[in-house]
Amino acid sequence: MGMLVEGQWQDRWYDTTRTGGRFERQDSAFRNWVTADGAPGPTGGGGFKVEPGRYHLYVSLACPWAHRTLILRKLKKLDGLIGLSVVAPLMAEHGWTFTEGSGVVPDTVNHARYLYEIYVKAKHDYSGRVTVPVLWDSERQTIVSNESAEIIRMFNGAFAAFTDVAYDFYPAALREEIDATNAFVYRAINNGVYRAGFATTQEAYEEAFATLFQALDTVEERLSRQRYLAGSRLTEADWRLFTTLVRFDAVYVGHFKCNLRRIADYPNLSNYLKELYQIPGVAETVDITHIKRHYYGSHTTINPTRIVPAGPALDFTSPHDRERLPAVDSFRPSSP
Ligand SMILES: N[C@@H](CCC(=O)N[C@@H](CS)C(=O)NCC(=O)O)C(=O)O
Repeated sequence: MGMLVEGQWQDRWYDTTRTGGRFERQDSAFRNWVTADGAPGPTGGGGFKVEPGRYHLYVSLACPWAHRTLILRKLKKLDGLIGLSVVAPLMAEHGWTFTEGSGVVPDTVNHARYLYEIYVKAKHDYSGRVTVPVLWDSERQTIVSNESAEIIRMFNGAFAAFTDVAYDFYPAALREEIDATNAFVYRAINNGVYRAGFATTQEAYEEAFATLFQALDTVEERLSRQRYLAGSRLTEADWRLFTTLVRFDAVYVGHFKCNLRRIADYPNLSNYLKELYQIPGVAETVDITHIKRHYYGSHTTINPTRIVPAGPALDFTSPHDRERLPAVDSFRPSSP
């Protein structure tokens, strides 16, 4: 675990001394957008036009933020247009690596051993954390974006000319609702589990813990009345919640001490999780082995023995009861 300081790799853990034991996530540094015509997106510079084979995605199967991008790439059928590399689950003294192992897909574009080499290639004096996901532009030899929330929007919208999946996960009519939901889910749940797990004071942990379970209770109640987070239509807000839910009972309950309740104890959340998991293409983006090995093996300040728990038994494939709630514009993956 470490970071780059003016292009040099340094092995160090998150510093929470200046924030009263609170974990604060750093803002992403590369914020450009791939667009249909290469015009600039909402942030960053232009010149990143959609072209098949031009862009490459670096992910960790363990990481919930990277997982969003993997799901959108899969559901929008962009696999053939955007290449993929998968880092090894363990994030240790060199950060993310491409060390061979089951599920690892080597870097065939930059031939890197360590993910930080890609950041240095994009910006020789880069300072900051080296995170996944990364969207790489092979033509300009730089990072387009390392912000998952924006990469999923690009995957949803910019590649329309090259995919037959027209389904819109960010429809104009629901944007306000989706944005509000995302903001709430991000703070209290997606990042909330990290704020609980990486807290270094009792107070910071308890604060994150209380916010997290209050939010899960709120979402549980919402999902008792409606099929999806933004109403009766599946949207990006659901995928953003999904990647935290699918990791919750396997790692956040134990490793991050988010143990008031498991997702399995919430009838609506657990059935909703199963529905999303069972959408064709999704299960193949979920790798519980990478997930468990990454968290329990990489955060040695939390788990010094690096022992990965053998349980719990998880079953996301059993029948769910979500069909009792109405759905509109159901997402159906088109034939391959
Ligand atoms: N804002 C980023 C956050 C990504 C992120 O924090 N990824 C984690 C893995 S789950 C990471 O790579 N951390 C490495 C580090 O902090 O050094 C996004 O959503 O894309």
